[in-house]
Amino acid sequence: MTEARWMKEPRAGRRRTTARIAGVRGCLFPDGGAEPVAPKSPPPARDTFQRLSDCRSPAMERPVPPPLLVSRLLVSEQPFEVTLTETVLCWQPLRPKKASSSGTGHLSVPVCDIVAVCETEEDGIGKESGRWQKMPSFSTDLTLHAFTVYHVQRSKEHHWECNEVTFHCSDHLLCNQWVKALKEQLDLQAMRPKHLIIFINPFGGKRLGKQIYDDKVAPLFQLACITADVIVTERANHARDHLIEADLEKYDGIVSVGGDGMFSEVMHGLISRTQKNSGIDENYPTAELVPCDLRIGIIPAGSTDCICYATVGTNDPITSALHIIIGDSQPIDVSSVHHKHMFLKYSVSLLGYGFYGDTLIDSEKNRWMGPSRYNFSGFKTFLSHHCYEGAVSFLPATETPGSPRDPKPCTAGCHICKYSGDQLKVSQKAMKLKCIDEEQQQWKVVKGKFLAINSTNMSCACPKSPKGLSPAAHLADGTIDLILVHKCSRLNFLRHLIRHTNNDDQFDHAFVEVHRVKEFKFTPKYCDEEDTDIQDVGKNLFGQICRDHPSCSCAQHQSSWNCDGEIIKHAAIEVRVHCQLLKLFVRGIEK
Ligand SMILES: CCCCCCCCCCCCC/C=C/[C@@H](O)[C@H](CO)NC(=O)CCCCCCCCCCCCCCC
Ligand SMILES: Nc1ncnc2c1ncn2[C@@H]1O[C@H](COP(=O)(O)OP(=O)(O)OP(=O)(O)O)[C@@H](O)[C@H]1O
Ligand SMILES: [Ca+2]
Repeated sequence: MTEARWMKEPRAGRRRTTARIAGVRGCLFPDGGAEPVAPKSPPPARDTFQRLSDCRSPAMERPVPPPLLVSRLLVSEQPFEVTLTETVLCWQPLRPKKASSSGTGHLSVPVCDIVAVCETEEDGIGKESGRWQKMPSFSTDLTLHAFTVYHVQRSKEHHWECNEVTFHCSDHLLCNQWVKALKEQLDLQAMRPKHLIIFINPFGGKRLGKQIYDDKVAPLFQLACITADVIVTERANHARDHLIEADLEKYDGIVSVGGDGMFSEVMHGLISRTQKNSGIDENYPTAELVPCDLRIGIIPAGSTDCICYATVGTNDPITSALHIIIGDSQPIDVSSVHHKHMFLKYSVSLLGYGFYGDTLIDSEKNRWMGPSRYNFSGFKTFLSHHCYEGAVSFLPATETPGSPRDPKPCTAGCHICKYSGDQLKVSQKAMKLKCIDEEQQQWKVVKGKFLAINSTNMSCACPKSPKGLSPAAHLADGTIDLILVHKCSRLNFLRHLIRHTNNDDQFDHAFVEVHRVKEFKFTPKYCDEEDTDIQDVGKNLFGQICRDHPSCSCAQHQSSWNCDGEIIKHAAIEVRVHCQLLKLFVRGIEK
């Protein structure tokens, strides 16, 4: 028996999957009581590769675990049979013809996608503001009890939203039982962070970092009961310096609100701190670096946001906040950059000499222009058409499956990253036992005049280049893609650049070569007077260094390296990739 009741619509804000929610006396199974909740021991913490298989719809291949709780509750004015198992919450209409307005007969949310559960006290008048609506009820009791489940909802192109669905019943005990059971399941999600340290760069990108955090991220963290120590940076390297000294034991993760440069600061602080704690000397180029325990989350608020885009598939702050909340974890490779046995920087996305180095140098003079400084400087650099002579020596990644020309990109749960990452670690240990000569034989050298030398640890996808500089690069396979763009005409270089923005193969040009490598070195033909030993190396590589080479149209000056958006002063560098040194609160690009 249903009677008409009036109730206010919920406040606008987070999206409701089921817009209007009705109250109903809880009908319990099998005889009016809820199904028993069996006590469970917490599952061990699992990484992305294991967790992804748990997060799929229950209709997929995994066997359905036994229910923890089953009740008849009302959702969107319709009675549903609601079932909770260890892995999924689902609600099935008891009157299929009047199923949800979307026409879906069976709705479900994996437990790993649930953000929060809250008891929603609503009486006949309604606590929340909004317009009045007529609603039915099976009960004459004016006090209704409801609980709301907030969960991840996938929307367009890798975007995630936080949706909510409210379940009503008039039995307070039943409501409590559901809230308790759901919260117990959330507590078992061992990878979720509880306490974070958050750094906000107020000057990155369009200077919206603080606003983005306050308006979009903080309310979600609050909903998910995540507490945070928030530091709005006051100067460059504030975050890095803080991380090197601070007590990090109490945190479950670090969040960078800003762009690639801000992430780079946070990453440097964390990696250096980890090496310092382990007594590792970062200046030693072949040191086996110790992987970092804490995960880093990125809330994109920069100009390029390449690291976020290439690991999530979009640069949306809400999506990134949700990945942090549900505790995603994805390892990533990190390259270390040295100059003459002196540590310079780490890189996770692009190390670019020539075109991207010159663009960055020019763009730093125009920071006031915001993100459009890159287009302006990129255009100027394109017109200048400088090329640089030098030698690139590299160690090909022969043990790793996959090549930079693969048609398939790295995606969430990537098997190449999972397996080749493990194999690579083993083979790296074995390599150390081989004699140096044998190792030296594998090195290859390419000499020439280059418009750009790009080394990518990941695809480097970003809004300007949705597939990235190296579309098939892997996040965690322990390799880098080395892209050499030889001197060519402006028109050909433009053709190559345009291919960064569409689906055409940017490596399918005679003047472009690409290699998957583990290490590389660059020696410029012309170097600073102070780099006398580099000049010696140069003499070996190029013969007698000639400062007035008559046939060379290249200017005899150097470019700089663009290291994840930061400038490296030295041109002569040695780069080595460290497989899976860092972990991010992401899962890679979902298929
Ligand atoms: C005709 C259109 C060609 C468009 C080509 C677009 C290619 C864009 C590729 C972007 C790759 C970004 C890799 C990530 C680098 C980050 O670690 C770093 C820090 O955030 N960002 C940059 O260095 C920022 C680098 C931004 C570089 C922008 C370059 C824009 C070039 C414009 C050339 C126009 C020529 C037009 C001639 C008529
Ligand atoms: N309070 C601050 N004042 C000045 N500079 C800062 C401050 N906090 C951080 N920085 C520096 O600002 C630089 C750029 O920041 P960020 O990466 O956030 O923005 P962006 O350069 O616009 O974006 P992208 O790197 O994505 O292109 C970083 O190198 C960082 O070290
Ligand atoms: Ca890689």
